[in-house]
Amino acid sequence: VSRLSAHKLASLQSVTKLSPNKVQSLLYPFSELNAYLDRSVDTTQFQLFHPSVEDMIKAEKLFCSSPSHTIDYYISAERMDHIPALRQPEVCFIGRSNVGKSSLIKALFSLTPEVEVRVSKTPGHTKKMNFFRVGKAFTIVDMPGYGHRAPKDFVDMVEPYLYTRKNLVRTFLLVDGSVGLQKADLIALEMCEDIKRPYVILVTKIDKCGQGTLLTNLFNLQEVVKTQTSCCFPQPFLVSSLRFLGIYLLRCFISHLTGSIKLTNTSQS
Ligand SMILES: Nc1nc2c(ncn2[C@@H]2O[C@H](COP(=O)(O)OP(=O)(O)OP(=O)(O)O)[C@@H](O)[C@H]2O)c(=O)[nH]1
Ligand SMILES: [Mg+2]
Repeated sequence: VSRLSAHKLASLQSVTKLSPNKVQSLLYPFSELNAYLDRSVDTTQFQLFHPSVEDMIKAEKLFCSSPSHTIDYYISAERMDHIPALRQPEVCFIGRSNVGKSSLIKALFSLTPEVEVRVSKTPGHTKKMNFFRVGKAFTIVDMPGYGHRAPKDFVDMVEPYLYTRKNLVRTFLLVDGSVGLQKADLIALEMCEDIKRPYVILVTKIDKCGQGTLLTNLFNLQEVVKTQTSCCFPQPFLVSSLRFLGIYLLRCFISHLTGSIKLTNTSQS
């Protein structure tokens, strides 16, 4: 998928011109996997947050910049005490180096290409905590990864942030869906459990492997979540920044978590 065609998928309006099947898998990526599953498999956990398209449209508006709702890069910080206190609810993205944190934030902000989010093939690219403001609604924080250069960076800046940041409403822990859970991911899960604040797992790069591999990795992950966690949201969110899968759903979930939209009654959460 070229950059241009990916950008064409940035908004729901452009998406709805596609075939219904394609729309379904872009908006609700789990539906594509669901088709492969036996009916006896309980999939409720995968669809706890299942908003309507109208709700996704509401959320999408928040990701569009306007004179009264500016979306911009705010600051970078190497240490917790370099970050000003903010009143807006905040969400942050953590995960191994190269798992796709910056790419995902870039995809979320694809409707405001003037907001520069830097991504790289080289692990360890993001070296500071980068704050992006979405009007007065919320702040999104891109973190350096662990695994490469870490734990030093991570222990010095990210952990204190996760423990003490007052306005942090949700942490998104990214795991690479094409390779499954790694040792470093399990350490991160444990850390999130120690912190005891709510977090959500995002499964990235779902375009990069076959459906069979993805399902195996996903069910393995679900087992770990079920047996070893208590602060983790039971629904993993599937995303591909490259193909825009799950981006609209994630925009809606972030808008919902930060209290920026009110879901219609038909949506569950
Ligand atoms: N196939 C595929 N590749 C992706 C996807 N998301 C990111 N990548 C690739 O993965 C590499 C790393 O992406 P980044 O977004 O910079 O990763 P990061 O987690 O921010 O990495 P650090 O900043 O080093 O911690 C880049 O080469 C991206 O193009 C995806 O959804 N699908
Ligand atoms: Mg990065």
